[in-house]
Order: sequence, then C-alpha cells, then structure tokens
Amino acid sequence: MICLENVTMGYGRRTVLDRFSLTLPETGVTILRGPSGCGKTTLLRLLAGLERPEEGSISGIVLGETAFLFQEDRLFPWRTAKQQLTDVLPRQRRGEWHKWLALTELEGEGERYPAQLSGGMARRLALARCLALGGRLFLLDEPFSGVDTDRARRILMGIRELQLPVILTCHDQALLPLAHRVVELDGPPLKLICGDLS
Ligand SMILES: Nc1ncnc2c1ncn2[C@@H]1O[C@H](COP(=O)(O)OP(=O)(O)OP(=O)(O)O)[C@@H](O)[C@H]1O
Repeated sequence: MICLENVTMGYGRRTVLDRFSLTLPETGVTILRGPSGCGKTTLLRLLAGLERPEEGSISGIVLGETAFLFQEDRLFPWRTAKQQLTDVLPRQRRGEWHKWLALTELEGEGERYPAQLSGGMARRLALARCLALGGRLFLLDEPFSGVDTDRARRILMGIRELQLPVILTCHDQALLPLAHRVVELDGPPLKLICGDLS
C-alpha cells in the first residue's frame, strides 16, 4: 500500500497539503480528480520524490522504480518519435518501440519529429515514452490533455489490459468508469472528498 500520513507541504507561504493522509493500493488504475489548482500535481510530485514533505511521511513507494509523466511533454525536438522510445528502452527491449507507439495510436508516425505532431499526438508520444521506461509504478500528470475522449478511453483500456499500475490526474469524466478507483480531491489545502482505501 502507498501511504501518506499527515503530510504537510507548501510553496513559500502557500500551504498545499496540511496534515494530509491517504492510503492507496499500488496496483491497477487510480484516477486523482479535483478542481484545477487543488494540489493534484503537488501530490504526484510528492509521491515521485520530486518534492519532500515538510512534515509527515510517505511509504510504500520505491523511488528508483517510479516513472513520472510531467504535465509538459518534454520531448527532444531533434529526435524522431521512434528515437524518443529507443532512447529510453534498454538494449534487450529496444524492439518494443513499436508496441508503445501502437498502444498510444501513433503507428505510422515513428519517423516524425515532435514539431510535426499535433499537440495531442505529442502528448501521446510523451505518454508512450514514459510507459516504455518501465517501472513498478507510473505517475501520470494529465496524460490525456489534448487527446479526444474516445482515443483516451482506448489507450486507458490498453494500459489496463497490460496491467500497468498507474496513478493519473485527469479532468475527463468519461474516463472515470475505466479506473479501478477514483480519488476525489478538493483544496488547497488538499482535502480528500472520497476514495481513501485504508
Ligand atoms: N512551484 C510552485 N510555486 C508556487 N506555488 C505553486 C507551485 N506549484 C504549484 N503551486 C500552487 O500550489 C497549488 C496546487 O497546485 P497544483 O499544480 O498541485 O494543482 P493541480 O490540482 O495539479 O492543478 P491543475 O489541475 O490545474 O494542474 C496551486 O494553488 C498553485 O498555485
């Protein structure tokens, strides 16, 4: 189980988490949901070890085995779609690049550079690269921004079928039925409306 206990954290004088607690299984698809600015990204960053709690503790996460998808794509402009994937795949799994492009419905786009992709296509490529990295847990910040709902649903179904453990933020209600659990949040400071699994 992933466990946050009484975590307090903020930026300067702004407190985003104030003795916040949450328990989640590390398996399946978890969607974090809540209004813009409530603290979802901050929560993901804490889980990824990109931020440290000022107080409280986080347990149940192996930091070296966690992959993080930032809200920005962070693609390399000088690498093709295929190269973005082969760059992160270990040698023995390098042939998998096609699998990740197929999952994100980018088959046939392997030779394109990021500037030749639409915003939603670039987002899907960033997601493909994050998943290709591998790991015990994938923390995905808005993986489907700019992606149409039908396509996002198919991709999320694919992630489920591969049994990848993901915690993602999203604003698209149509994706909620595909999650194993939905954590409803409000804030700041971050408040749990429902979804604690402790
Ligand atoms: N680097 C930062 N410096 C100062 N304040 C920040 C910083 N990052 C976030 N905040 C503030 O922390 C609060 C939570 O931000 P966060 O990005 O976690 O929200 P969010 O729920 O992910 O929002 P969105 O759905 O819009 O991405 C907001 O009030 C925001 O202004």
